[in-house]
Amino acid sequence: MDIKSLVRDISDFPKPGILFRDITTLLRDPQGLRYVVDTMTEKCAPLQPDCIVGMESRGFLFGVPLAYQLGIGFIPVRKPGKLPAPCHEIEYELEYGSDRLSMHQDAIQPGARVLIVDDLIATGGTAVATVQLLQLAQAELVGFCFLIELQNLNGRQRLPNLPILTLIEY
Ligand SMILES: Nc1ncnc2c1ncn2[C@@H]1O[C@H](COP(=O)(O)O)[C@@H](O)[C@H]1O
Ligand SMILES: O=P(O)(O)OP(=O)(O)O
Repeated sequence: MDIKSLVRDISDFPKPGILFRDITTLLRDPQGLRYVVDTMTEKCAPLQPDCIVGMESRGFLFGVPLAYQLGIGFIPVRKPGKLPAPCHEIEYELEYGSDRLSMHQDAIQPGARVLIVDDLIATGGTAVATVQLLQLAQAELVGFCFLIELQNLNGRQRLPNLPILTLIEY
């Protein structure tokens, strides 16, 4: 299935010079959505994660259905001030700015096998910050799954030497 054609390109959003890859057009397509979740499930199942960690907010859109399909739990990584219990927190950089990410300190059992899921990897800053959160939680990272990879930004080179599963590349 040509899922790339379901992603809409928006120039100069959210800042001049950024080509935004809009996944809302894929999410609203029933066949496209099913294909993406089923393909992620097939690709990720062999990694045998105990849980999925997804980043706010578009990481939730794929992380939760993938966790459901795999029969495992989902843990949200959120922007600061959103999670109610004590959190680990890490500063990170985006393709278009910087921010902080947080995760509940008690969300993951030490040694749990964790798969990181997000909609897109650009510079890799968000994923690197999430890796650092998982290190604070003493989790065992088993790999990454991104719907989209922006290859020219070399984000994967900043990640640890683990499986990096992607469905669409630009
Ligand atoms: N060009 C982009 N289109 C849509 N979303 C993007 C884009 N660049 C970054 N994002 C969002 O930011 C993070 C990944 O950025 P990193 O630079 O890899 O930290 C991801 O959650 C995207 O939703
Ligand atoms: O749009 P979101 O919430 O996925 O955030 P970001 O652009 O920081 O990935």
